[in-house]
Amino acid sequence: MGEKQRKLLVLYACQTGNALDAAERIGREAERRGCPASIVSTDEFDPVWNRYNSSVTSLRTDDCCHILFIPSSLPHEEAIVFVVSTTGQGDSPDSFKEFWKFLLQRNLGNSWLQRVRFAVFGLGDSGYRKYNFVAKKLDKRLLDLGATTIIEKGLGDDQHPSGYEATLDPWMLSLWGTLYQINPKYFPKGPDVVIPRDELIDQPKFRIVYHKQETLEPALMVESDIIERAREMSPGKLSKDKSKPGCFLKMTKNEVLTKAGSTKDVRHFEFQFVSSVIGDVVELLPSQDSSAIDAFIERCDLDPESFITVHPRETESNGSFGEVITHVPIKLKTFVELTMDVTSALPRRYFSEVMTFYATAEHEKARLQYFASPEGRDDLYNYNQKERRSVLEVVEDFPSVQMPFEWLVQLVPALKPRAFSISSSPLAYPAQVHLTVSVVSWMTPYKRPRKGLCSTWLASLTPEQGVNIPVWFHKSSLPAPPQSVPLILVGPGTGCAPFRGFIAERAVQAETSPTAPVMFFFGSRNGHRFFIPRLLGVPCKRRRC
Ligand SMILES: Cc1cc2nc3c(=O)[nH]c(=O)nc-3n(C[C@H](O)[C@H](O)[C@H](O)COP(=O)(O)O)c2cc1C
Repeated sequence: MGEKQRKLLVLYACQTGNALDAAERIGREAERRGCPASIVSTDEFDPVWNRYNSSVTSLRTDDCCHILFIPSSLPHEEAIVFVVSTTGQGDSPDSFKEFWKFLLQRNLGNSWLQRVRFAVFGLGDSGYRKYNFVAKKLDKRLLDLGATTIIEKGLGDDQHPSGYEATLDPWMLSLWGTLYQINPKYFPKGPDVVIPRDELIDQPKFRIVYHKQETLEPALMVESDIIERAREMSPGKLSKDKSKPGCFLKMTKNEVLTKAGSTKDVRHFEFQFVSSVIGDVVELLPSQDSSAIDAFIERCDLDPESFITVHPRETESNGSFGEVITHVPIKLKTFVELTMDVTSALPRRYFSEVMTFYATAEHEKARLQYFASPEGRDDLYNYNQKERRSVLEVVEDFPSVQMPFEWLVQLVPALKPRAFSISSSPLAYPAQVHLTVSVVSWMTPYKRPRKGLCSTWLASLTPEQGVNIPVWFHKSSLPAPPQSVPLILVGPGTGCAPFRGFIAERAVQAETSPTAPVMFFFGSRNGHRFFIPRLLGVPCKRRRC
């Protein structure tokens, strides 16, 4: 009997979606060459997965179960491609933090990954001092743990005219060639024999089931249930704990902090109730402009009132899609509104590749084919990424394209919650959350005005509207300091937001007991006299340096 077919594991960690896109592309290109691939986020890759495996020996004594602990499945993988981005100032994406902590454990030893071959592809921006820092340190740590490189790490750079794809394309070709040399079983027909794209187009990963309407309506009343249902069905790689909102906030104040005529628009928002801790982070699911949603639904010829469920399409090797999560139907329009970012996220390169297949007008097909070709890569990057074209704008630019909803569900980026540091103290403002938010707006290279989805939406709300805003809370990495510890706070503009909470908390504590002093150094591009006292909401001495 011959050796079994080789598989590839693609582990990715991303903050804003590029690494996921690159990981999916690597997985797709491997599968087009006949090598099955699993694409898994590092926070979904359970390093102790064997703990619950029934084949693992377990010793039962009375009512307690001792499980043989096998520390990680990593050492049992033969070939892993890591795709990781760098964020902040050389920081890991959130989804990488636990995984990295695990890898850093001293007791793992330098032969722990001796059977593993790996390749790292990093996404970064050479304009940052710590360029591709996460990919570099991961590469080094894997070597320290005894793993062997398949090929030298690839470093994608936002500064390149075609973005990270300029490096990814040649890097992948080298990866397939080297894997084939290591073991031809990765690509039984050779690394250059690819399934034509058109043959893959009739195989979206999802199928949509349409349900009869009348029996379903009453079941869809509770807002949090609707959100949970929609997000659980979304293929957008949302972690499970992000499905049901932690709670809803109601806005009680929307105040402009910046001077009239200022180039910036910074807002102070107050919301009613939650319990939270100072310095915590709140993630907030924005609403999309409803006229844009209507335009998208009409443009794509969808029935907004139909009731749907979304299911992974059954295939021979769809282990990576996971099982059907829910069968409870939801209105199509609600599903689009809550899960598909059609107004602010950028469609990826694969979106144009699939569009090429469905274009019926010759000139549109030719343009899309050019975009999909290596020669058109820079122009696609300019059209898409640099000009920040939304999904709605792209489908409107190619009116002959009629993509099936299954493909739209798969390819439209997921609507993600946006994270903000809480700028209030629960002691000073019980049952409230305050946010200090800069309303994001900028010009593209071709002078098209763009706006941040969430901050623009928040700025447009008034307390009278009584909108329920779904939110999730997270502990911050900034611990609440004990009141005996002196504080020196340094921060620019809205980066000071969490400090506002610390200062207000200290002010309340000082009313009843002695507290250590607080010094706050801030930077503000203009109008600090106006901005900072209003931001802080507590009296402070100002001194200019
Ligand atoms: C807020 C922010 C901070 C960043 N910090 C770094 C950095 O320190 N080093 C770096 O090489 N790239 C940095 N980048 C660039 C990203 O790594 C790059 O845009 C990447 O493609 C993002 O991938 P992701 O969408 O998978 O997170 C940063 C990008 C943003 C938006």
